Amino acid sequence: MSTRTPSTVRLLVTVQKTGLGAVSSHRSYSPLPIDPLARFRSIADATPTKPRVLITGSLGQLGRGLNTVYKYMYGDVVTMTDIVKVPTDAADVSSYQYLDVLSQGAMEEAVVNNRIDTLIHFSALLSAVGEQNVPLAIQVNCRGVENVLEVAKKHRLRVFIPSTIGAFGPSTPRDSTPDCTVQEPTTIYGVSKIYAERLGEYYHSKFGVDFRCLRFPGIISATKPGGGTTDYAIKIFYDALQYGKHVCYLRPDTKLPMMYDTDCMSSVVQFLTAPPNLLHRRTYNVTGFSFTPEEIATSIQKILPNFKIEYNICPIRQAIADSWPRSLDDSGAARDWGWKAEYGLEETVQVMLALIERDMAKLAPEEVTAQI
Ligand SMILES: NC(=O)c1ccc[n+]([C@@H]2O[C@H](COP(=O)([O-])OP(=O)(O)OC[C@H]3O[C@@H](n4cnc5c(N)ncnc54)[C@H](O)[C@@H]3O)[C@@H](O)[C@H]2O)c1
Ligand SMILES: C[C@@H](O)[C@H](N)C(=O)O
Repeated sequence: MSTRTPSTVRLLVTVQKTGLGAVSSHRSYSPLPIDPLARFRSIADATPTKPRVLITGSLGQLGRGLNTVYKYMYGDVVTMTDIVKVPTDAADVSSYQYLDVLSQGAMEEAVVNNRIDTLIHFSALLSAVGEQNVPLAIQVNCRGVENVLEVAKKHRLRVFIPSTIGAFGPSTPRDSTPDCTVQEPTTIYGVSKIYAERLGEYYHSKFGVDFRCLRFPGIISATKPGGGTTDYAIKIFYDALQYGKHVCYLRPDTKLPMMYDTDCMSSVVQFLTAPPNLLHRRTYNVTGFSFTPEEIATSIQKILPNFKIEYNICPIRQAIADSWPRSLDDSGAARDWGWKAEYGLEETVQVMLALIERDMAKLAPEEVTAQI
């Protein structure tokens, strides 16, 4: 089993075949009142013209899930790219090629050869790893975006570049942070993401590039996270099932906005198919729900009553989290193109535990540890 098997895919397949109540052989989970495929089906039905999509950084936390969503919606329309080898057992990766986003020429070649019309740019260094290697974060996060926008301009591409709650800072209003507000981030990740937001908006107004950007909160999926500040909200599930205990690097009262994987994927495909005349801006907030480590631990304890959480604060990640919004206002996305998250905390906890428990049953203990 791969370390990056996309949870969206597994959930889609699992629910399709069995219903969530039957996912685990060990525990019974109540069926969720959500059809995870419905939104993808209706978007595909409403937009029958198949896009031709290239995803950079597609072997990271978010890329493979999005590839599988596109495959479900339209068949093989995605060219997946990254700079790392595809895991040997990654059956979902059907069309893959090496692409370093620092090479504009190679990016252009991939776009031309694959007749791409939509470029989804996922390559990045996230908040915690970015602080450990600032020059590389500037290279990948800034030069990469410049190359993406130049190629998009030249070949008239629709381009999606995600931003993040990390694009806000301590001077931003921290509750219900709106789309348009003070942005003075204190990480290189945040600084580079503002650069991406502003450069994208500039290429849109100056050159007519169809630039689209969503500010994501922390994304929760049963896949390996890439080195961010919100990663604990994934590891906690693996630890809960494997050890019955999680040692959290954030304080118990650190509230951050988050979103479940399937909602994240849905926000991307829905936003990318929204008619341009509906968009009143090019960069929108989207979010799911907010919680603290203490609150997610309580939700996990409803299913695993013996689960315990302890704290060993990492000053660097705590400082980053303390500079970010506690909740996001995504009413602009709701109003303009109909965005709505479906998963709350309780649904997310249920799905994550069910998926990970099912996978763990198939794994040797050392493989479980290697997943996180
Ligand atoms: N995961 C989240 O919680 C989250 C939240 C907000 C925003 N985002 C944004 O979504 C995007 C995807 O995030 P993710 O979690 O999948 O990140 P990730 O760290 O898991 O994956 C990033 C990928 O980029 C690749 N990469 C690094 N350098 C590269 C280069 N020079 N050329 C090509 N590829 C390169 C890596 O190999 C990796 O597979 C990022 O832009 C990130 O900022 C993610
Ligand atoms: C929030 C998001 O950008 C990422 N998960 C990080 O923590 O860096």
